Amino acid sequence: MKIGPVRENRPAGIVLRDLGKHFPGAPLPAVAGVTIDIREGEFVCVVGASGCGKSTVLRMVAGFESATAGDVLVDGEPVTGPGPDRGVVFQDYGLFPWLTVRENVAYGPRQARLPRSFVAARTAEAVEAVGLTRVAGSFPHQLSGGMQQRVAIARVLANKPAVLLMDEPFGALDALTRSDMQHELRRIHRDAGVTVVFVTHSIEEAVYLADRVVVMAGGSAHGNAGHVREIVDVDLEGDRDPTSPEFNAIERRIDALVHAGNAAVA
Ligand SMILES: Nc1ncnc2c1ncn2[C@@H]1O[C@H](COP(=O)(O)OP(=O)(O)OP(=O)(O)O)[C@@H](O)[C@H]1O
Repeated sequence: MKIGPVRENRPAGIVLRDLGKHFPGAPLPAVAGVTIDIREGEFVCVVGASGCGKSTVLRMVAGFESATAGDVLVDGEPVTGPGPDRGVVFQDYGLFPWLTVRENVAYGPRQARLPRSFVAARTAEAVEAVGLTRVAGSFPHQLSGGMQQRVAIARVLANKPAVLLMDEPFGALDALTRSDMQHELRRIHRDAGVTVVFVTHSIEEAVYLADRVVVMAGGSAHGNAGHVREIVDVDLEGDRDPTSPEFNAIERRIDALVHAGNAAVA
């Protein structure tokens, strides 16, 4: 189902320019000097050891944290707070337990005071996009973890975001469900016309999903601010096979970058 007049979303570019965050009272900035230019419609994963500032960067793009240095621009506009152009999905699904799947997904469009017929159409489209039409009348507790995470994604898609920000969204899922969700997310990214920034601890997940992988390093455990160590292009054609030598070569390269320098502080 396509919705003519209200289908206004298009993917946005994201510019991080010398971005930094120094939490009050902390001896060091959590992150510093983060410069990344993300293209419209690109899928970028962010990896790195615990504490290097991945979530902090994502939260600054979401507008949940303000930057203490540098800028975040989304579609050329400085981010000054959260907004409906940026949908955020966390590991915990954050669904309203007293609402059905359909009502959870309709929540955003209703808040935006769209006409009823648009709310219904957007909701149906988003529910269909994540393959939950059959269970649209169910409540979250009646669904598996993977299905609940689909609802969380549909809820964000119903707002027609230009950017999808995901922080370890599949971290709590079992391995099989996780790989199903990765596959689905690649399809959703292709179909929905969004730019995706996805934080993960799994290098395999990053190589499976991303056009580029941002490798972060540092953090207070290392006596410095979290920063970008390198940005790696994932130049794999077509369907990605995690068992292929090309896939493994990129995985090994990123793994080496993630772990480089850590031995010195162990
Ligand atoms: N609200 C906050 N107040 C103070 N310090 C914070 C706050 N949020 C994060 N930090 C600190 O900032 C640093 C980076 O944290 P962040 O959660 O961004 O790292 P991360 O790479 O996402 O870690 P993980 O992989 O463990 O989730 C850490 O030292 C953390 O303690």
